[in-house]
Amino acid sequence: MAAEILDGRAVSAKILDLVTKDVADLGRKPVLATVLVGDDPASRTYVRMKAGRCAKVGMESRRIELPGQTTTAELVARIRELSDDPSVDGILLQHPVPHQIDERAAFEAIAPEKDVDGVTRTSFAMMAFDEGGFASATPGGIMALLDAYEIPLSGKHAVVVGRSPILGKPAGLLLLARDATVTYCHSRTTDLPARVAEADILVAAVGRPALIRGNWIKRGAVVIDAGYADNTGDVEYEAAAERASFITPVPGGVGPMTIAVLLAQTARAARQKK
Ligand SMILES: Nc1nc(=O)c2c([nH]1)NC[C@@H]1CN(c3ccc(C(=O)N[C@@H](CCC(=O)O)C(=O)O)cc3)C=[N+]21
Repeated sequence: MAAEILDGRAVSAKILDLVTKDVADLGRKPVLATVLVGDDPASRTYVRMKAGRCAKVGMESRRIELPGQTTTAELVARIRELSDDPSVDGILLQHPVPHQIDERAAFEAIAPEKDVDGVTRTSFAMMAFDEGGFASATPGGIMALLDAYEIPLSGKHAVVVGRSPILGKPAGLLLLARDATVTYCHSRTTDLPARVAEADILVAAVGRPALIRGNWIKRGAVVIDAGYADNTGDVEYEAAAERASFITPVPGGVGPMTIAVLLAQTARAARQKK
């Protein structure tokens, strides 16, 4: 039995077609400001990809690049300027930021109505209380991908490996909101293989290539791999695909969905501002 592929490239392309129409209807170009601190090559690549995808759907991206030695105060001030700038619709601060910066403080400088990447505590709380708001981009992309394949979630045991504030933790809450029974695993979890083996739906969100072995996966499970370290997933793909019913490839799975959600939410921010 080989798993069916959850094709994030195809699903994201459909979403971006709809976004392109939305943008055309709006009659002006939404503006997404991307903020990159330091010169990590992988982060630079992701920001460049996001900017490229903006152009494709008729949006403008404004790339702000700050030196690696930037202080929290300087970054917060720059993000506040963008929050106050009426020509900016959405703001993305690329994670991670250099260690001297208080990333949470920097995220909180994003005006909630421009938080199209869903990283502020306002967005988190709205998500947790089912009040709409902007989803954290990667968890939002995961849910959109599950829904595109009409994968049932209610009553299923979802196991989320990873508890970071913009990925694992919100992913679990979104699954909970859809009536999944959710288990979080993390660095202090004992017997990770046993927890993974209980998953009907597995979300891997750690950033450690091949941490999750294929033979841990329950037969018929749905495997969502949100790992992207070195462009490699957290799940040992080939072996997992032999047991899973559905699986996301890396690349071509969660990554493109993340960008699609970011741009869809930027279009929505622009529409709501009008
Ligand atoms: N504030 C913030 N929000 C983010 O959403 C965010 C972030 N920081 N920091 C970094 C991670 C990573 N991330 C990816 C997005 C797209 C791909 C993606 O599309 N990857 C392609 C392959 C990339 C390639 O071809 O080089 C794919 O999976 O098919 C990957 C990773 C967003 N992130």
